[in-house]
Amino acid sequence: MNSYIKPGDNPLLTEERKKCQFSTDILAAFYHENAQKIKRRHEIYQYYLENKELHDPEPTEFMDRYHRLENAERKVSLLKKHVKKAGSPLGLHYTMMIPTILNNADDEQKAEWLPKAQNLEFIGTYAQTELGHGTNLRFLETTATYDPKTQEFILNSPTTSAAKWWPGNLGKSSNRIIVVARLISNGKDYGPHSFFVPIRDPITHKSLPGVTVGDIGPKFGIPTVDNGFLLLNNVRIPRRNMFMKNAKLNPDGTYISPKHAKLAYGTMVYVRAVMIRTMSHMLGLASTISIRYSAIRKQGEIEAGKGEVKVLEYQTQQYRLLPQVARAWAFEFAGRYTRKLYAQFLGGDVDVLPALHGVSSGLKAVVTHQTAQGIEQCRMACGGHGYSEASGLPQLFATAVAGCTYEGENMVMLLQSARQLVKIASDVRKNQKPTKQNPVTDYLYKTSAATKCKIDQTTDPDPSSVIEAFEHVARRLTFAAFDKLEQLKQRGISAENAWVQCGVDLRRAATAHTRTFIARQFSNGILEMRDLPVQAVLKDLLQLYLFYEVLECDGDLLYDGYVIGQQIEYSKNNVYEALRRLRPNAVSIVDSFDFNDRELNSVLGRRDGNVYENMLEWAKSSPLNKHDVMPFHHKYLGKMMEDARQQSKL
Ligand SMILES: CCCCCCCCCCC/C=C/C(=O)SCCNC(=O)CCNC(=O)[C@H](O)C(C)(C)COP(=O)(O)OP(=O)(O)OC[C@H]1O[C@@H](n2cnc3c(N)ncnc32)[C@H](O)[C@@H]1OP(=O)(O)O
Ligand SMILES: Cc1cc2nc3c(=O)[nH]c(=O)nc-3n(C[C@H](O)[C@H](O)[C@H](O)COP(=O)(O)OP(=O)(O)OC[C@H]3O[C@@H](n4cnc5c(N)ncnc54)[C@H](O)[C@@H]3O)c2cc1C
Repeated sequence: MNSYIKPGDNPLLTEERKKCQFSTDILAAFYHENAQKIKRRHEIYQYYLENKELHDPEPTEFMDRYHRLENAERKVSLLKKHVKKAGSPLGLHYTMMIPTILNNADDEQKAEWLPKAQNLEFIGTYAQTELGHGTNLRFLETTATYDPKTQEFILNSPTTSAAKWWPGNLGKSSNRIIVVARLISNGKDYGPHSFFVPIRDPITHKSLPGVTVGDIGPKFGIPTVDNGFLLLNNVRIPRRNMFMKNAKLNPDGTYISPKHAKLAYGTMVYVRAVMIRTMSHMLGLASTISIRYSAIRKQGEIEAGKGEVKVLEYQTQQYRLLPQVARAWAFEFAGRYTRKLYAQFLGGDVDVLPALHGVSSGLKAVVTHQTAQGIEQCRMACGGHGYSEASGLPQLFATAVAGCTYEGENMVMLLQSARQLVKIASDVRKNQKPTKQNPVTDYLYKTSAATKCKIDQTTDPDPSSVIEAFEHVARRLTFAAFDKLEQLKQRGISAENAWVQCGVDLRRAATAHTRTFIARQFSNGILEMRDLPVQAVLKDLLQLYLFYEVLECDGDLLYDGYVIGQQIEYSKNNVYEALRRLRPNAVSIVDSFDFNDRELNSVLGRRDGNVYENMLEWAKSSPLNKHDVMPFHHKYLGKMMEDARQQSKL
């Protein structure tokens, strides 16, 4: 039933795979949405294996940034020949440039820019954040002043803090970019708008007059991406280079407002909606690496004299790793929802934007945070080898944790989600009904279905009792934060200051609300699976997810007596029971994520499980090992020891 078994694999992994109680093909197709996608993934991987020019000449972990970027550019340029969609020097082109054209360009602009972007005739990025401002877009300093005489915008960075800072692929790769700047026309400031701006010559790739651009230097991770800075000095662009699907500017400089004030932020909403799946994949990668490794790593005896056991036999190891698998699945279902909502928005339903913004902001924050935490758990669960770059886990963590910051710093995003909750609490206190159905927030209008939680000692529990418990917590925290806000306002504190004083409570309410949403999506999502053995595995994962989350918020559940201590004990037992049931299938479940060795990029997580011999091979690639004696040895340490020996002879 496990189709990942091959001759020559580590027998410890084969032993695991032979225990599989379900079809990995069916589970893999469900994770990647259908069997056709799995087939295509396998074809692409096979193609990659056969085309050596696409391989790295040495492990990239040993390359400096210069050679990493060169290697990445080489592969990307080759990839255009091989497949349409390529890797990191084009990351922002695909995730932000093309979506902005689709989302913010009018038909004529789209006709001009989209085919060229898709054909990679130019490479672009999204330059919004500045040295001095990222979160607070209203205070961006870059200006685009309209000159009706020439029908051009004049772009300027008036101060050092106005320098664009951070945009991925801005430093060296991009030549046509989106600049977010304050639109000034006829002396009036209309706030941030997006402009299509050439920054490098299309032939020589030299920066254009008035443009100062470069790489911002090494970061916590993602060394292959050339995040950049940009200063603009009286750079002129035609009027039609302002994105005009929503807001417009006439040739005489009169401004036409968009249908919704925040339509200009559509690209950020898009990225937040799609990055949920990317996070699920990253957590899936880390789980695959750590669970496969835990199945071949033996350490310690459980019963003296019976031999060492795989570290995966320890309950503590299972408790660290299997919840990460469950969360990867939960995030996948949550991401399907936000992508569907975004498609509705892109199809012209502007009214869906507040709901989409509400759910995607909270989700982006919770999912990136838990993904980064989960990857770090996986890394630590691999012991010393998890600390080596050979595991792939340090770089994976460094990439994932950036998601807590980009596309809106997480705390700020949770506070955006809380805005929506507070509005609902205000409606409820005024006995107002929802104006429009919203399956994500409608529960806030209801009182608790049961005054006491229904979790009991059954080991095959109904998910609805847990979801109701999460709803209870989210409702209580939302109304508590709302009431506190109102009390502060009644004491004469301004609404804005009251908001700041309730920040931590608002964040907690938004987190609890998001937990409820994810749990419901996971619970509904698995109903689509008809194959009974696969359904059984997904139910075990759901049980683990739900009761692990109960233990994460046990204080909030106990706070008002909604659950009692005994129910927390039942919840623990349900976690342990889920771990026990999942254990025999653990390797097969992560196999079903269907990540190939190129994607895993990890000696510990290889499909064949032949870890130790490949660790040795990997270490031999270290440039330090090109020399038996380092050329500078006798200058420093050698000399120091020689001097010490000479001295001791005196
Ligand atoms: C192999 C290599 C792998 C590499 C992997 C790495 C890939 C890296 C890709 C990274 C790409 C990263 C890109 C970026 O980071 S781009 C920059 C992103 N920047 C941000 O996200 C900035 C965050 N700030 C904001 O979004 C806003 O400024 C903020 C929401 C914080 C506030 O905006 P504003 O001040 O204008 O609004 P208010 O708070 O006053 O709210 C007014 C009302 O508007 C509503 N609102 C706000 N934003 C939106 C929106 N986007 N859509 C809909 N509605 C929105 C808000 O809720 C208020 O509504 P109410 O008044 O009704 O409450
Ligand atoms: C790897 C990476 C890639 C990036 N790529 C791009 C890109 O392609 N294009 C681009 O334009 N930008 C990009 N960025 C920039 C990114 O979008 C910003 O860093 C991000 O939006 C956060 O803004 P900031 O850095 O100004 O943080 P700040 O807003 O200064 O945050 C600092 C602290 O202040 C807190 N804070 C700020 N405002 C509030 C508030 N109102 N209420 C409560 N707390 C608050 C935050 O929670 C945080 O703790 C990237 C960043 C990184 C790390």
